Amino acid sequence: MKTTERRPKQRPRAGEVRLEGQPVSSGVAIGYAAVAHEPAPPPVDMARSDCDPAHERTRLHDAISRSVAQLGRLHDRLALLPEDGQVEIGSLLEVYRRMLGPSRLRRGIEARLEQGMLAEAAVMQETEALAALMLAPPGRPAPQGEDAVAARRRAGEFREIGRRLVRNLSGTPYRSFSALPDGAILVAEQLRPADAALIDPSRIAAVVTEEGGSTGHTAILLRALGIPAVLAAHGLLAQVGRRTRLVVDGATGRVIVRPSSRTAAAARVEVASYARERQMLGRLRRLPARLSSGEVLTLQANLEIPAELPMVAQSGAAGIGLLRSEFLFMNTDTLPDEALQEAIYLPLIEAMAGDPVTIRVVDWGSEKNSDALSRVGIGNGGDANPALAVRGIRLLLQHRALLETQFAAILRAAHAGPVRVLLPMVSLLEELQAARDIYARVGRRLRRRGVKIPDPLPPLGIMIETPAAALMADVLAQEAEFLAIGTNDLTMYTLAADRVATDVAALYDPLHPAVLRLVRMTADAGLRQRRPVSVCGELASDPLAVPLLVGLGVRSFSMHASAVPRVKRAIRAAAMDDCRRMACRALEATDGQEVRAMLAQYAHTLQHPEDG
Ligand SMILES: C=C(OP(=O)(O)O)C(=O)O
Repeated sequence: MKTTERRPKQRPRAGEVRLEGQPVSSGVAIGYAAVAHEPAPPPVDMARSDCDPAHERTRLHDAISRSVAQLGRLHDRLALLPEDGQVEIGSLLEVYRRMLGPSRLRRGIEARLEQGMLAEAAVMQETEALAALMLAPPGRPAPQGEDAVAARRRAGEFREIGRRLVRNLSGTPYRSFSALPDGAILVAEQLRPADAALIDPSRIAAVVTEEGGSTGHTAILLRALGIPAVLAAHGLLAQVGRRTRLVVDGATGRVIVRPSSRTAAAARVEVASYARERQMLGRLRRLPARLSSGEVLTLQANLEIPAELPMVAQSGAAGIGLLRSEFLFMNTDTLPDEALQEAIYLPLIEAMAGDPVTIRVVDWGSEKNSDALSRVGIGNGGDANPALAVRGIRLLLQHRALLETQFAAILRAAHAGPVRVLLPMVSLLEELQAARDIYARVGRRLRRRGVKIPDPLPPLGIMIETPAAALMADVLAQEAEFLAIGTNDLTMYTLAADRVATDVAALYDPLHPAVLRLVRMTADAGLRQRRPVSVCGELASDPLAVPLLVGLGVRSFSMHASAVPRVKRAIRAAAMDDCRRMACRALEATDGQEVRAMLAQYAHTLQHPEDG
């Protein structure tokens, strides 16, 4: 948590005030504010260059030891966190611990000490320089899309470890949350991930901060802890004093300061209904994804990073429908070799205990970029239209060693449980054929070497994410063993609207009948060729859309683990006849709005057996 020393000395105004922040973790809470302050470290003389390097080195090493011990104590607390919080904070602590070890950061700080700098100044300058390097790598375009999010997170990690070292160098204490009253709403200027890990979710009703964003570690951790939270509620601290009453809605980002009695009463109703909803979603975990008319569907989880695995187990998902293997190439300067990849796939497959794991070989290009791949000259090469350039399977077929390594690692791990292998961005039959040949060759090579791999090889399928692939799905399905519809990219390519560009966001509509017609064609092709068809784009996590996709012929869905219970609830209330009727109407609709209105109307009529 950052110091609140610069807080404006305004007196909180009387009367209800409504603020908007970033919704980070859903849930409604009503309670009294507990404003968390923290003493600021003393100012640092950044200009000094006459310090004794040996003395400053000793101070630095002491501060590092203290930081390592603090992180160790935090690590000991992990067992008290829910499972997904344990994973999030555990991997973050590991990042911090590595930074404090023989790292580039440490070498950089020590080099600055040799120039006579004060240890605090050396730490601040070096962590800031590394953060800036993450955000704007020299000689390369600034990171975009998911890379920009990862870069911001990494920059935040450097700054955070810098703040910890400076605090320990100056002996400035931290603030603990143990003294906060039960049921308080924690209010702070900013909350560090390590602070968030100290929060006891059974005692803190909600968290609101002035700064922060929805994609950082703190946000992820608050979600994992299940604490309603709103970050970046600007103007909050000027409004809130000791024991100011607040209503926080973590789903909308709304914060109401000093709610009127009417607002407070409405909030209490929402708090109670939210608690009921959570209970109901928890119960759904063990129930089958069965339509009210009896047909059973498959709901699986998408996995971006292995740390999400416990969430998959908690969600009740029947396996992993899409493992995006891009994480292997992120935040690293070196390409992951066969052994490293195998070591990562193996525990994932084992953890699924017999449920299938679909591993998509790396989908680089478009808005995604990787340091490790750029280093060996593989990237999108600054194309004017990277989404239409060399990406996905095109890139892998140009750099076959990459594909061979990944196939071999997957095949080596495949003895641990059912696996499927997925090719990204296929638009031509010959791409599938070329990849299949390589797959078979890698299999033969491993067998010759005596490596135990499944016989026959695990199914090899393709993503349907270009209009060409959807239109040719009947041809592709003769050779692909399964089809996975990526509605994110399929929408982008069908409507010619970039999925990450805000100025065409209004055109990007996965419920547009043009996209739905391609989904229907793909589902029909799968049915004719007896190939399983799933949807693994974001549309699969929309409870409103899934009954429509069922009507279009899809029987398997893969989504973020947190969406599984809500989608299951929607499925259990829907009947196949209604799904089919909606599909017919949607295919005849003129735009996505018409489809959405129809789905909303249908959702209104549904009776949910679990809501009791
Ligand atoms: C699942 C998909 O792939 P990506 O990882 O590009 O979102 C998709 O495009 O829907």
